[in-house]
This record gives sequence, structure tokens and C-alpha cells, in this order.
Amino acid sequence: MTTAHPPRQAPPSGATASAPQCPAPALPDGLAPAAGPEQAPEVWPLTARTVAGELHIGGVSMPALARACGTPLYVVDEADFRHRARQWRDSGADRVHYASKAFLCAEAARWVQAEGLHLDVCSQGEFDLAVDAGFDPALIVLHGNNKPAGELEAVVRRGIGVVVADSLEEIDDLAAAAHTAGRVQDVYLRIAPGVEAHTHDYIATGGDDVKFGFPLAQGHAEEGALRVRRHPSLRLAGIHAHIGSQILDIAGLRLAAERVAGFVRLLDERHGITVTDLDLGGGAGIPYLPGGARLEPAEFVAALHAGIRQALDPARVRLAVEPGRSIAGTAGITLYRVGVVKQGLRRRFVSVDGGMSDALRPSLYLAQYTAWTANRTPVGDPRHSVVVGRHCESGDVVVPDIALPDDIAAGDLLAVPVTGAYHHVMASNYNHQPRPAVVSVADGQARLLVRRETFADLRRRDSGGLPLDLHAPQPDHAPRTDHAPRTDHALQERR
Ligand SMILES: Cc1ncc(COP(=O)(O)O)c(C=O)c1O
Ligand SMILES: N[C@@H](CCCC[NH3+])C(=O)O
Repeated sequence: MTTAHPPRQAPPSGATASAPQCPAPALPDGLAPAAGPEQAPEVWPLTARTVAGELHIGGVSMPALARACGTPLYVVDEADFRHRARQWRDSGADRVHYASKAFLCAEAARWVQAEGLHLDVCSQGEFDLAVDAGFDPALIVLHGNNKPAGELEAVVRRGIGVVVADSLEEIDDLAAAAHTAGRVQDVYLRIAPGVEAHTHDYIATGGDDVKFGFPLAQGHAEEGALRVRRHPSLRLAGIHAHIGSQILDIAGLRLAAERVAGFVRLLDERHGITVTDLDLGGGAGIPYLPGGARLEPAEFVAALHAGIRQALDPARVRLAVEPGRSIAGTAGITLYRVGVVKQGLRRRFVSVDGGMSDALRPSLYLAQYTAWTANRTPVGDPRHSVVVGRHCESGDVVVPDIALPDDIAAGDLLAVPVTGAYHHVMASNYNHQPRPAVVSVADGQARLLVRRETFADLRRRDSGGLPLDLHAPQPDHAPRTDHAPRTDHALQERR
């Protein structure tokens, strides 16, 4: 782990480091104020408190943690994560698969298992990480719209519980993998129910024109179910749908559930195919800004039950759900050290030592966040500010628009809440930036979950022009065999 750079010396209270005496332009209407755990508990981890002006989480001082571990730093409140997991477990669903794409490391997998949840993974990488950490493979569900045949073989060999089939090609590959392993593999069929989630286009997945699943509308879903039935090494255990992420309006969920349940009835009536499981995905929304709403687990599940009831007796089926963000999102915060502070024409630019390499969501989805000074109680009238990263892009924004107190200055520690989901897992090395460490806090103790990447880690991958022998590819330089593309020959055979 690297140590923190010594913080720049903070100027006397009331002045900013780079633009002293600059008059503040008027605050625009409706600008969100900075709000800490006492003002907006909905966006902070459950155990977050202000103690003598310092932010504490899990009984640990954030300034002390930042001094010990450096910044940027992802911090996860174990109590918050586990509490949300239990809320889902008790939500009325028969089975809860935590969507590990939101946040995964060995310790998180163990929390999930300890709270009695199953796991949703969408790659062999996530699967192997969890199983190597002790997660029972029989409780894991695999997703993906383009799973390589080798990946299917690998997870089937290690005893995965369910594979969610996304295409006809994949059904055949999976059948072959199960046959080779001497297993009858449980399969869910992912269908696209033609329902639009009211969310950002990039995270809506259930409409008619999407890459995921078998569209219900053109009869493809039926064809998929019949294809599974044709293979003795497969068992159609369930139907899956997931309409999108960060959903706050239950209407789409209810409609999707109704359509999936209608499809289950059709399979039974028209083909005598009985499925027991309805896995209706994740997507429950959470608050990102003070005053924002959360779609509660019980509400989410009740909407799905209401939809199912339109077509089926809910007692005939087992309902599974796949929350990710709703469990991991508010458990996590990111700590940044403030560097240069610059007053622009309309906004003040508060630069921090991370950016889009550790917080991609603002630039990818124009997602909104808030921030709070974690090392002291700042003073002065609020200024229209934008918290920006250190990357070479104008769109490198961490908190787009916020009213931050006047005397925020170099050396201050900013905490950005609601970064527990889709931050660590979506981090990159843009501008050769090493990825931050992940630390958990609970009961006054901090524990290292993922160490900070070092420049040496990055340098190790730079092979410096090593000559390659194309006839004897080296494992480190060739694609992993289990990720090898389907060959033309294999595709021909399938036709
Ligand atoms: C198939 C599937 N299940 C579950 C999830 C989890 O979504 P969220 O983190 O919004 O709950 C996703 C992500 O959108 C997904 O694609
Ligand atoms: N990565 C997205 C959610 C996509 C979830 C996967 N289908 C986000 O940050 O909101």
C-alpha cells in the first residue's frame, strides 16, 4: 500500500489556495448543499457520524484512515452492507442472489454467504473469485450475453448452480459442457420482456432492442425453451428477466413480472413445460443525493408478486431477485484529498487526487453525487462548486454541482458517499493511475479488503516489445484458452 502524499498546507480559514479574495458568483437555484450524515443519513453508511468535525464510519476516523492508507480510498461499512443484505433476505422473495457485479472481493463474498444470500456473477472471473473465497458454487447463478464455451465448461466443472441462457448458441454449448461433466445442469432462460425501465438508457436492459436475452415479442423465448428441452443434459428450472438498474418506479417491474409469469403459463399450456423459478432480476434504486428515494426491498418484491398474480398463482413458483446496488451502494464512500482549488467564471473547481478512473459513473451516466468535508467543519458561505478529478478530460467530474463551503482548501479530505456499487469494480488505469485500495470498517477496526495498486503492478504488465512466437503462444500473452473465440468450424457444425 502506498502512503499518502503529504497534504498541501491548508491556507488560513476563509481563504482558498489558488483564488484568494475572488468574489463568489450567485448560487444557482436548487443547487444541492453539501450534507453530512447528520443532515442526510439516507446517503451515508449506517454507522457514519461526525465526531468533533471529523467523519467517522464503523467507529473509525476517516482522517486517520486516509493518513494510514492514502487517498483516493474506497471505504466500506460492513454493518451497512450486511444490514441491507438481511433486509433483502427478509423481503418476501424465496431466494436472493446478490449481484456481485456491483461490488465484489473475497471478503464481500463471505459476508453475502454468511447472511444467507446466493450470488449472481456475470463472468468466470467473478465466479472463480467467489468460489476461491469459499462461496458454495451450487448457490451461484451465471449471467452474460456472450459466454465463451470454455467459460461454460469451467463453471459447470466447478459445480455452478444455475446458468442463465442468453442465446441458442449458448444453450448448445452449455449442453455439451454439462454432458462432458456428466451433469444435468439447471438453466434459467433470460427473456427480454419488452418493458422499458425508467432509468438511464445505458442501464436499461429489458426493452425490445437490447443485446440481452430472448425477446418475448417475436416468439424467440419459446424457441429457447424448446431448445433447452431438447438437451437431456439440461433442465429448464426457471425464467429470468432484468429490466434495468436504478429503478424507482415499480410500474415497469410489475409489468415485467406479469409478462414473465404469462410466458411461464404459456410454456405449461402450450408445451407442457413446467418451470419452478422466476428470477426477476435486480435494479432497485437508491438515493444518491440528499432527499433522494430508495426502493425498499419489500416494496420491490411486493410489486413483482403483484405482477405474477396477474397470470399465475404465486404459490406455484419460487421468486428470486438479484439486488446489487441496493446492498452495496450506500455502504461505500470514497475519500479524496483536495489539491488545487480554482475559481472559474461560474463555478469553483475543487480538484481531488482521483477522478474518472475510480468514479466512472458521473462521466458515463451523468450520475449525481454529493460530498462532505471529512477532516474538519468548514466555514464560510457556500459556493457553487464542481469536484473534478486529475485526469486529462474536461468531463472528468466526481461531483457535478454542489454548494461547498467557502474555505475548502488544499489538504482537506472530501468524502463522496454512495460509491459502494459500480465504483471499485468499474475502476480503470486511465492516465496510468493505480487503482485505489478498498478498506472495510466495523466496530472500530479497519481491514484491508483489496490493496492499492502500485506503479510496479502497472509496470509489470508492460512487456517492452517482447518478440512473440505465434506458433507457441505464451500463457501470459495469448488469450486464456477458456476465453477463446468460437471457431468458424464450431459455428458451421451448429447450423
Ligand atoms: C442480470 C442482472 N441482474 C442484476 C443486476 C443488478 O442490478 P442492480 O445493481 O441495479 O441491483 C444487473 C445489473 O443491472 C443485471 O444485469
Ligand atoms: N454499471 C451500472 C449498472 C449496470 C448494471 C449491470 N447491468 C451503474 O453503475 O449504474
